[in-house]
Amino acid sequence: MTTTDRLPVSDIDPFAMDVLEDPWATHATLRDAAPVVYLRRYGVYAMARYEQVHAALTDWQSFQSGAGVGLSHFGQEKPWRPPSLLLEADPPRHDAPRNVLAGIIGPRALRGLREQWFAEAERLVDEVLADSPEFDAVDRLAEAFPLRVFPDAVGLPQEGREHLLPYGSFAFNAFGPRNELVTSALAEAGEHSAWVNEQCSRESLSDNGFGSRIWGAADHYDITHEQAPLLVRSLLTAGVDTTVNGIAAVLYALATNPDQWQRLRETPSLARVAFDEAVRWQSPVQTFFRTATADIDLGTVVVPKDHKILMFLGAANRDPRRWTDPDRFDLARDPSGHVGFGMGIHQCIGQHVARLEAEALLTALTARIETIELTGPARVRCNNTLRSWQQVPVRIRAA
Ligand code: HEM
Ligand SMILES: C=Cc1ccc(C(=O)O)cc1
Repeated sequence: MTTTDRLPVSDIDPFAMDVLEDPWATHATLRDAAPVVYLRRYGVYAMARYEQVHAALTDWQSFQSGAGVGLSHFGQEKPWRPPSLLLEADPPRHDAPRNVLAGIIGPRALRGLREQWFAEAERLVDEVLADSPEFDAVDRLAEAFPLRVFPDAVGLPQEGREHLLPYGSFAFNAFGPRNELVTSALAEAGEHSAWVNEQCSRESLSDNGFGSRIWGAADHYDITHEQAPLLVRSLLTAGVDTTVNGIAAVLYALATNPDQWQRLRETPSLARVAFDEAVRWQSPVQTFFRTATADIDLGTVVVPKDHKILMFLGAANRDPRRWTDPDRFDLARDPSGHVGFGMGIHQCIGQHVARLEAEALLTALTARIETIELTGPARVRCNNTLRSWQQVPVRIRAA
């Protein structure tokens, strides 16, 4: 780390495979270096402390999303796909799409799904219990459950759903630099993208799902018919890989902290706290960028207009300046205020969907399983943005 006129400069590459595999030490180095560190390799300004990340997330006027929330600046490079009307838009363009989705996937809108998703979770756990007591929790639970309930809730046809995970994985890699994670997936990205775009059309979507309700909002002039498919695309991009890895994170957390698993079994109503504590502890979405709308004076540093700021959500969620014993997964903690779902006007609109999925699965598991423990090393799947789990091998004992 060198300091040029008080701006610490670092040659750290946060998108290097070894850092993506195990980011925590690099996060600590960045937090301890300064409130803002210049990453020379990418020419971006990094924030890893909770205070600065929270401030940037809640100041959309200075830290815009409209130039893209990845490394690429949409004013300088053509985006790989038409920008999202939520994630990659600022007010006022952001407002109507946000309000429409809030009405369709917000907590009240999900009440009708609770019973069905709880029953589906019980069915899935009974199937898993009927097989071997040793299995990969990513394959049998973290991927299986969201893929059982979410595509149906959106109203997707059965055919082609295998495109969803690789599409999301590519989209999340594409927020980072054009490294091997992007180039190695380019060949089939077009096919996944074509299928996803096809599902966003009105005729692809079954009645009364999230997708058809988005088209219904266009019929009521809450958004335009041109915007409707892009809102459906937002659900398909953000709605699968995130919950898969959020659920993988909470299963990994519980399988490696048996005392916390027992605490959850004694008090199953802690399921939502357990999920949010896992989202804080692992941060399935590790980073996002913003772009300076003007020179931003941060006291020690001025971020020049049009420069990118890299916000380390995962580092902020483990900042000892904000959290007590931050590296510990602890159900006694109140994880409120974590930035794992972001904060401010872009805070995750799908967080209630994610929480309901996790609550349904954890409730089914705590009722049916006495113990769950790791039987071998868990394996991470490197991704430029996601903390993604390849494998979490577990052994369970039925209750
Ligand atoms: C564990 C699961 C999830 C995590 C960790 C997560 C994380 C995030 C984060 C960090 C943001 C803020 C992005 C920013 O500030 O630039 C966000 C926004 C968003 N999320 Fe989620 N998400 C999850 C699940 C979902 C689901 C299930 C959906 C859809 C059903 C979804 C849809 C969205 C959308 C549309 C936005 C953009 C909101 C806006 O810009 O106004 N997410 N999510
Ligand atoms: C949190 C990730 C995320 C990814 C894509 C979109 C979108 O395409 O709108 C939104 C959120």
